[in-house]
Amino acid sequence: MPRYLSGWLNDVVKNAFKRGYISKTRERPIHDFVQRVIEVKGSGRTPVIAEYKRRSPSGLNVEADPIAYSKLMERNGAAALSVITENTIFSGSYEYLEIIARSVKIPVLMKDFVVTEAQVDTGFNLGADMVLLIVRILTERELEGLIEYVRSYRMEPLVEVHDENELEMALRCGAKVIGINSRDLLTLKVEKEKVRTILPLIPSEVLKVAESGIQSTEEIRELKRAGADAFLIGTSLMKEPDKIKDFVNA
Ligand SMILES: O=P(O)(O)OC[C@@H](O)[C@@H](O)c1c[nH]c2ccccc12
Repeated sequence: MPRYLSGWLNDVVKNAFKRGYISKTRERPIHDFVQRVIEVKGSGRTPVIAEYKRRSPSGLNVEADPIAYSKLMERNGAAALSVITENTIFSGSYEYLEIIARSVKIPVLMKDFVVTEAQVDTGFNLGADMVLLIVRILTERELEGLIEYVRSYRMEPLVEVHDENELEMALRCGAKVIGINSRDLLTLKVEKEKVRTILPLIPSEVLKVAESGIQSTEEIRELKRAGADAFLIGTSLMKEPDKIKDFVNA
């Protein structure tokens, strides 16, 4: 059973346990995210993971065509796409993951509150190349097991942390791609300082993804200087998709 949770976090995790499993034959090859980041960096651009997110507990409420959004991001050099599949508070869906994965040839991250292997199976079947694993909602044994299970499909987990303790647990469990979420999932407060203090603690061989609250190229440049390799951006791109042109050249 995941760690003790409260409020909306507890609700979405309870819902995750009830999510049905979708058994379909995967239609696309695995796209390697780490390789893609190296490619994007090698071409002198900034690796941006553009997120398709329609609603969020922090107040986002945006309609956008998932295929048009994804193709615009890919066309303008996004390193990858992140698709929220949490279907209650975030109004995400597995259908979005399936149609977006079908529309692009860059890596796709399934962004959800993953607590069961059935969710990983579904992500693989629908075309995900990466699966988000949130340290905050998992015990160490669960995290270790899910990392191994995601890798058994040759997908790579993006292991998300918010503080030093969660970082230590992620490293003990062998995470190779770590997301630092500046937003505290319980309070929803964006604490940008957190990312800057945690980044230097992460070993150089781990790929570092700064997540949440990113709205400008200045912020991207600053996070780059602090050690971030890639940038996961949702709200500001959902509100102004054309910002991707600036962000990839930050
Ligand atoms: O919309 P923002 O502030 O750019 O944040 C994007 C992404 O980091 C955020 O949606 C997120 C980070 N970790 C999550 C876990 C579950 C759901 C959503 C998230």
